[in-house]
Amino acid sequence: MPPDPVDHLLSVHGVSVRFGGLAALDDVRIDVPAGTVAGLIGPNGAGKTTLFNVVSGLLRPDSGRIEWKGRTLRRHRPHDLAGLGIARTFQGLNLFGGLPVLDNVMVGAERFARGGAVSMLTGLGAHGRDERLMRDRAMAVLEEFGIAGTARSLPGTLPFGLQKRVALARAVVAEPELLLLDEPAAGISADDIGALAELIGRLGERMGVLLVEHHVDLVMQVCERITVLDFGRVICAGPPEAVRADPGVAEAYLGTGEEAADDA
Ligand SMILES: Nc1ncnc2c1ncn2[C@@H]1O[C@H](COP(=O)(O)OP(=O)(O)OP(=O)(O)O)[C@@H](O)[C@H]1O
Repeated sequence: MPPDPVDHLLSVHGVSVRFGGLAALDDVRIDVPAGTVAGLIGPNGAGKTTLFNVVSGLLRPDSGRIEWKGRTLRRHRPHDLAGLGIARTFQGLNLFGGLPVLDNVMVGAERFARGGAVSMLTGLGAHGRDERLMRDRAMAVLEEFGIAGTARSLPGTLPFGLQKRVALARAVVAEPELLLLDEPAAGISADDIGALAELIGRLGERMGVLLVEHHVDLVMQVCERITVLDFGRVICAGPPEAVRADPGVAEAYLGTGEEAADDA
């Protein structure tokens, strides 16, 4: 039975993207229901980043459409995401090197600023109240993420794993309805993967998460449903057990020398 689209926060319907003669995405369908962690995996060049860029409004699909809470998004741009209730992290961390961790996270909390950007910039009106509110929100998330002790540090002075946590905190502080996570495990030590899995699982209880990740073991652990891309096409979609058992998935990974799905 086809899924009821209204049950889904995000639905990617038949999206295709071509770069010249190359089909980076070919008729891709993915749904992310509220309160679930959905995974998107695939070997290098499979189209994962392209799909994220289409969902984020960085790239227009040649065909197909993106639906957000039952409504088609038309010509949305990355700066529209926060207003829609969508946050994303980037493979590059995009942190402000000259600002302490707390201020970096406060940037993500801007939507709690009732006086708006003008008030923040001019120091007039609701500025003081807004800043306190944003600071409290940011501090609460740093505490939840176990990194409150880094609040006054500059990001560049922290180990990479902690910097990734700061970037995640900045995405989460506005309490988005959907979190797009682009390779959160990249560069993280094996010891920290368990803690990251636990954190993503916890976030998935209060927001939808779409997780793009090379670390198949992490994806298998935290995702309720996984979509596998290969050469721009969905080759498998289902719960982790089904993906693990699918011979086409193992074959796609074995062909690239990457981590095979049955390693997980
Ligand atoms: N701007 C672009 N111009 C031309 N080709 C592109 C462009 N962006 C991506 N591609 C190609 O589209 C295909 C899909 O790339 P994409 O980056 O989406 O894959 P990916 O699954 O994210 O790969 P990785 O895991 O290595 O990040 C690749 O063949 C890539 O070379």
